[in-house]
Amino acid sequence: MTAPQPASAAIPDAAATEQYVLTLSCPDKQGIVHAVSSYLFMTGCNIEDSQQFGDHDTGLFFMRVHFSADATVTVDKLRASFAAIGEAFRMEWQIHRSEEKMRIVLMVSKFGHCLNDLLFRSRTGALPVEIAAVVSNHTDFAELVASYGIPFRHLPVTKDNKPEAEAALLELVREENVELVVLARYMQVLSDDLCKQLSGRIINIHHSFLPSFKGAKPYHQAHARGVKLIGATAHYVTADLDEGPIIEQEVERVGHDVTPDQLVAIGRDVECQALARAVKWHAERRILLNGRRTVIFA
Ligand SMILES: Nc1nc2c(c(=O)[nH]1)N[C@@H](CN(C=O)c1ccc(C(=O)N[C@@H](CCC(=O)O)C(=O)O)cc1)CN2
Repeated sequence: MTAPQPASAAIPDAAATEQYVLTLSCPDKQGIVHAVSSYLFMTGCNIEDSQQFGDHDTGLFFMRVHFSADATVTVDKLRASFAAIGEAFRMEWQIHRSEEKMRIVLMVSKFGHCLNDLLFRSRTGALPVEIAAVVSNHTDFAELVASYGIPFRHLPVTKDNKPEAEAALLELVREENVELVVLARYMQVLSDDLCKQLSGRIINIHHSFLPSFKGAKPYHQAHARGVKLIGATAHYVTADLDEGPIIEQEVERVGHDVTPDQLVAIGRDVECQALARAVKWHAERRILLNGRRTVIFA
């Protein structure tokens, strides 16, 4: 029996190809990798990188495939032709063009170190994102944001106007085709409804090594506990404060003599590192949600 032949067995010339990323999760069973790789082969695509994980606890299978195809293959054609495989294996799947930068919104309150870091990383190309706007409940960073030529939106929040402020954010997300909202030290608790509407699309940096020291003033909590390590945790935002799926964490050793203010200062770098890694992985579609946890194909 002769092997199935694709449209063209030759590996597409890198100059005339498009790069794509397929991500999927589904109930684990035999034949998933075979079905995906055969589909790509028969569609004339070339697999550049493939990672997969089968979770025995949840019985779920996760896969991320980076592949190339010649310019005649479009993302719409791929999505249309892959649908049958997705349905057959009950997959949750996405196919995206790798070159397309993810559009994001950054949100900040009074501490601007993570905002500053993400603006610079985006400007220098270290972060494959397009910052559509920066939103804040204060005006402290309007000038910094304007210096990058990025729209700044002041949305003050009071105990009476939170629904209106969140409605304005949602309108911005929709109008600007934003895929991800990044809370870069944004210090307002988001409503259950907003968390539900943007489930899996809001990343927060919490300034502690979760699950320790949830809530407000974690460095002061850590100081009172006499910790020898402080940390930062980037996580998806859910209605349960600081309980969302963890994406990345970073720690720093501290001595017995540090003050809370020194912890705040030391913590800035680990917060920036953890948040930047999380945003980059999300933008490169390397994170898959696995219940309350994440699978990271870094
Ligand atoms: N629904 C969620 N909202 C937010 C989350 C989350 O996980 N789920 N993470 C926080 C960030 N955060 C700690 O990292 C945090 C922010 C704010 C507060 C808080 O008590 N805020 C007060 C107002 C404080 C102020 O006005 O300065 C409040 O909202 O009433 C605790 C923890 C971001 N939001």
